[in-house]
Amino acid sequence: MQIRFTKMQGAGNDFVVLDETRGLLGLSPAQYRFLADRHFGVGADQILSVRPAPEAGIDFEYAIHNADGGEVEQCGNGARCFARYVHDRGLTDKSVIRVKTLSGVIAPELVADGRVRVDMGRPELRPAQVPFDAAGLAPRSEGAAQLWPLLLDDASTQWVMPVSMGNPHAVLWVDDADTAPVAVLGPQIERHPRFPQRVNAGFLQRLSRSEVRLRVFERGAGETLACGTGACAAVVAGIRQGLLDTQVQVHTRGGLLGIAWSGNDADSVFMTGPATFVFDGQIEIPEAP
Ligand SMILES: N[C@@H](CCC[C@H](N)C(=O)O)C(=O)O
Repeated sequence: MQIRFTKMQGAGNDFVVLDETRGLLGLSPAQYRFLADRHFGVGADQILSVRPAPEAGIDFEYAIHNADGGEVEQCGNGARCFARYVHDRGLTDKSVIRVKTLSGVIAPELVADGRVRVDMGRPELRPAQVPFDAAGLAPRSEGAAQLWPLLLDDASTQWVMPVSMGNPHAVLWVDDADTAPVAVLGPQIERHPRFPQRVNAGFLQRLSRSEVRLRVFERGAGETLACGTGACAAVVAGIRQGLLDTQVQVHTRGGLLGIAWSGNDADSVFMTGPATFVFDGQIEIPEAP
């Protein structure tokens, strides 16, 4: 089967975008994996499938598949690329776009400086809702937050803060994001049995009350150059611990993301950042196994 696609990136987190507004392609997990493959396919951290609105009051739906083929609930950098795509390709003339994802409705907005601002919804901090299995563990309090001990393969303990932005995150502090052992700890945290749906692992370094550096080992994709929901979760964790202000610049390996949150559970987290077209293409994909 031949399919047309668009390659996009947001702060270096890269996507294959598929237009399914005129009919679903019905791809299998193996076909998503093929598209994401950097040697045999197009290459991407996630595949974004743009679909028609499922109900009134919503403009579109979009599905997110990780490079491993699994469908996931939310993607921050993807939300910005989705909005840029539907607007610039003439699928809508709205500048605030309501879009349904597996975890609910979010509202990206194209702003005057060319970036996209996204109302990412409320963070979820109750461990069981992330989901994180805290049974039998004793948390440590930091500000208004609780950190939980994760026992790793080498018998060391990492203290993490579980946060859901619609998808699960574990945030831990590091002294230096550049030298943090992301490749060693990331896969262990991603598949730690305390996170029954696996987890995105964020390695957060504080530069000041309004500036951090962040690397994320993503569930189903490995380390990416940036993770939008990871940036939201990390800033929420830092604000909750009393270590960050309500507006924070997040330096990732692929670019800068601005995150704002009031610190109040009932309020949305807002993310602002770039969304860029890379190229359009067409590819023959293998039949579904
Ligand atoms: N890159 C994304 C997150 C994509 C999904 C994530 N890997 C998961 O499995 O939850 C972002 O920018 O948020």
